[in-house]
This record gives sequence, C-alpha cells and structure tokens, in this order.
Amino acid sequence: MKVVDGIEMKKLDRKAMEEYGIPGVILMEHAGMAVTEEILKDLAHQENKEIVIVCGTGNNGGDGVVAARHLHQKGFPVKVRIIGDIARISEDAKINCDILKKLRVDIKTIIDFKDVPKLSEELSRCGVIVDAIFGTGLNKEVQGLTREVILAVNRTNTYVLSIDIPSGVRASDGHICGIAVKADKTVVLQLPKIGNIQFPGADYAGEMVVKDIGIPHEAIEKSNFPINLITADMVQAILPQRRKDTHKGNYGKAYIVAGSTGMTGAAMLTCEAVLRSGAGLLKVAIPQSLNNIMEVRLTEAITVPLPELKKGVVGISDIEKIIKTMQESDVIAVGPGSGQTRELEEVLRNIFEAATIPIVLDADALNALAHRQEILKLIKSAAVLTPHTGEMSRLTNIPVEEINRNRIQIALEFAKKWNVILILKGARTIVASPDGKVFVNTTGNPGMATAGSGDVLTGIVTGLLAQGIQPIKAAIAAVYLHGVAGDRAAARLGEYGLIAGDIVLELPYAIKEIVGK
Ligand SMILES: NC(=O)C1=CN([C@@H]2O[C@H](COP(=O)(O)OP(=O)(O)OC[C@H]3O[C@@H](n4cnc5c(N)ncnc54)[C@H](O)[C@@H]3O)[C@@H](O)[C@H]2O)[C@@H](O)CC1
Ligand SMILES: [K+]
Repeated sequence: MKVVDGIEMKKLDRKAMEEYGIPGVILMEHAGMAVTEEILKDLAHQENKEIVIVCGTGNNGGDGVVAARHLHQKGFPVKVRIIGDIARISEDAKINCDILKKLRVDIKTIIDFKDVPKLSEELSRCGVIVDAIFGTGLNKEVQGLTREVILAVNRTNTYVLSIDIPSGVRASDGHICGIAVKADKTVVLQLPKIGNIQFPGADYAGEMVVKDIGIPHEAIEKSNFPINLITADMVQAILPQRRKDTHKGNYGKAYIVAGSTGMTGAAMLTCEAVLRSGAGLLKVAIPQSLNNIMEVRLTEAITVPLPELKKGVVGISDIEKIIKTMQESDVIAVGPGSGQTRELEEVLRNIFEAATIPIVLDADALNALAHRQEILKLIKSAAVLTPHTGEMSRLTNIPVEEINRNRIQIALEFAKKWNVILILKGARTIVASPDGKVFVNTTGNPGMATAGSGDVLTGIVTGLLAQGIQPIKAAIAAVYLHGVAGDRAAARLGEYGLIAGDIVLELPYAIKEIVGK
C-alpha cells in the first residue's frame, strides 16, 4: 500500500477532481461516511452515545461536519464545535455547515479562550470526541486557542477518534507541531500519510483504520511517490507455497560467516533463523576453536571450521576456504558476532570480488565497511545491508539524531548511492531499494530492542534469499515476519522478558500465519 505526504495527497485529491470530475464535496461525503461507520462501531460498546466533533476551518473540519450530519440522521446526539472564524471556513466545509444549520444540529464556534472551560466540560461528558481540527493541511506550529483546545481534548478520559491524522502531527514526517491530539483511533483517508506511521507522530494515532474515499485507484497506481507500507497481503504474495514433489535441494544452500570468541551466540541465532525460515541447507564458517560449541548447539547445520591464525576470529588466512564454500552456496551472510578486526575489511573485499550470489552484511561487517565503504562498488551481485541506527551513523558519518529525523530519505540516498538494498532497523524498520523505492514496516514492538534481535533478522533475510526469493522481496518479507514473530513472542511473554531466541521460536508460527501452512 502506498504511503504519501500531504503534498502528494493533495495532488491525488486534485487529480480526482480535475481529471475524473469527482467534486471535492463527494470526496468529503465519503470521508464523513467512513468516519461515521467507525464511530458507530465504537459507540456499540458504550452507554454514553453523545458525540462532540471538534472542527478546524479546513477540509478536515468539513469531514467532521459531514460525519455530524450522518450521526444526527441516525438519531445520535451530536455537537459540532468549530475553532476560529466560521467566515474563513473552506468552501466544501461551508456547504456542509449550511446543511447542518438547516437541520438544527447544535453547532457553535470557539473564538475565545473564555469558551474553553465550557468546551472542556462538554468533552469530558460525552462518549466520543471526534478530532477534525487539522489534517494534511497543518503547516505551522500549533499555538493559542487551538493549542488550548487540544490540551483540553488530551486532558479528558473520553474516547478520541481522529480524522485522517491526529491534529498537530505533520503529515510529511510525523513531527509534532508543538502539541498533538492523542487519539484512540485514527480513520486514515484513502492512503496512510508518513505522519501516521513514522515516530513520533505514529505514537499519537492509536488504532489505525484506512478507508477508501473514492479517489480512483488507477490515479493512485500511476503516482510515482516512492514510499510503501508493508502489508500482510504483500508478504503473502512473496512467500511461495511449497510444492509437494520437492526435497531440500529445492530450498537453497545458505552460507553464514559469523561468530568469534565470546560471540558464538550471535552466529547461533542467525543460523537458527536461517533454518526456521525454510532454507534447505546451511553451512556456517566458524573459527576452528569455536567449532565444538556450534556442533553441539546447532544440530541441523553443517559447520565449516576455519583454520584461524588469530585465535577466535575470522581472518584473511581463511579466505580461500570461505570462497570455496561460497561458490557452492546460494547466498552468503557475513558479520553477526564476527568481532571488530581490520582484517574483516580484506575478507569482505575478497568476497565482494568473487561473489555471484546475494550477500547479506550485518553487524561487524558493517563496522568494517564504515572504514572502507568504497569496496561496496566491487559487489556484482545483490547486496542487503542491515544496519541499526548506530551502525548507519558509522556507515554514513551522519549523527544518530539527524538519521532519526530523516530516516526515509537517508536510507533511500544510501541505497541509491551504493546500489544496495538497505534495511534500516529501528522502531519502524525501513527497506530502501537502489531503484528509489522505500517500504516501511509497522510490525514489531519495543520488546525486540534486545541483544541478538538483529542477528535473527539477518538469518531470516538469508534464509529467504537461499530459497531464491528476489532480494528486495526477501528483505520486505523478512522485516515483516521478524516483527510478527516478535509481536507473537511479546503477546506470550510480555515486552520486558522477551529475548532474541523467543523471536526465533515464534518465527515458524509467524510464517504459518501468513502462508497458511
Ligand atoms: N478535496 C480534498 O482536499 C479533500 C480533503 N479531505 C480532508 O481535508 C484535509 C486537508 O484539508 P485542508 O487542506 O483544507 O487542510 P486542513 O483541514 O488540514 O487544515 C488546514 C487549515 O488550517 C490552517 N492551519 C494550518 N496549520 C495551522 C496551525 N498550526 N494553526 C492554525 N491554523 C493552521 C490552514 O491555514 C488551513 O486553513 C485532509 O486531511 C482530509 O481530512 C477530505 O475531505 C477528502 C477531500
Ligand atoms: K485530524
């Protein structure tokens, strides 16, 4: 599903109106009806059926006014409160306000700070507050009277439903413009906005429901706005059903170069995740001295011990053996728990020059690359890099705070510059492709911020690549499944006690949930 910013949404609205001749009031009517439908669902669970709709003077307010009409028609007690000068109300909103007045719906303006205490009382007493103050048109910090009203909304214990986006959240990036409504539910119109899914804004949305308001789908499909939301349907289409007449040779050979003294756990988690993602066969290159531990813990993998010169880490003396096994494999992953050595840079350079299969780079491989990014240019096959924000900061020399402010753009630029698929991990992991597309993941939870969680993700990507899934699709499916497995683990254990091994254990069920088998 496409994700847009306010400008792209306006373009699509305009296209619907100008190219297809769908009048704005019709779109507004659909929006108001979609909101009504959701309010009716919420009211079904509660005694207090009174609704207060707080509107701004733009089209978001207009959507609220339409909802008021439909709720009134169904016999619910509705109050509409418009903040500011009613004379400045948008054209389509005005048409709807005029109808409301003829229907004698209780509609008043809030023009003074003196009006706020009375409004606060109404907001506390009603069953549902509808937030129709600002939508995609929010273009400056929220101050004065509107700020007071949003504070009043947030002070109540009343259920709050926001139309399109919680008022105060900027649609283009999720920035909070001074203050924002804390919603229990957001009825997103037609397409999710970046501000609905990127933090901090995403934290204000509550449950999200996306509703079609009649913007022609072919206009949306033609839009070349590059951001997409990863959905269950999308992942289902990526993961093939297994044919009955197959054997392990049909599901690929994965090769993992990972682990060092004290870090065998990282290698282990990656390997387990590869196997749990359905790869046919797994070989793991591990420093000789760590081989015994791996053999005991990892029954299903074949270990390929490396005759390390430096004890406990993979070094350049191991390169021939690594390349030989790589040539017999369908995907190679390097980095989890490899240890920070300058020699790893040389190992990577040799792998990059020789590889004709997809390469996954994580953790210490990324730290090694931070010194010599330019060797990425040697890669002839597909590469998937999986940095968290700290690793991304080292890779790009961009401070963490700046990355957090601009995750989508920074991920996209890196993917394009180095011709790689970039998985930028974090709350709302982003997958960026070298051809300029971005996919945002919304599965997962804060319990997954735990050691080893990233190693599991590397294993899933590798396992899917082994099975011949196209690299960008493998990355998309991997981040989604990783999150679903984490959510399942959190549902069972809570977020505090969740550890990376629990994500691996839930992974088969997460896949089954999507594939059905
Ligand atoms: N044809 C359309 O454009 C449609 C728009 N729809 C709705 O309309 C919304 C967008 O409507 P608009 O573009 O009118 O914008 P909004 O309704 O989001 O509000 C913008 C209004 O608020 C003012 N404003 C912006 N930031 C402010 C601030 N910080 N303090 C005080 N005033 C501020 C602007 O000057 C403008 O008057 C969407 O989110 C959606 O809910 C839907 O009705 C469907 C059709
Ligand atoms: K809103």
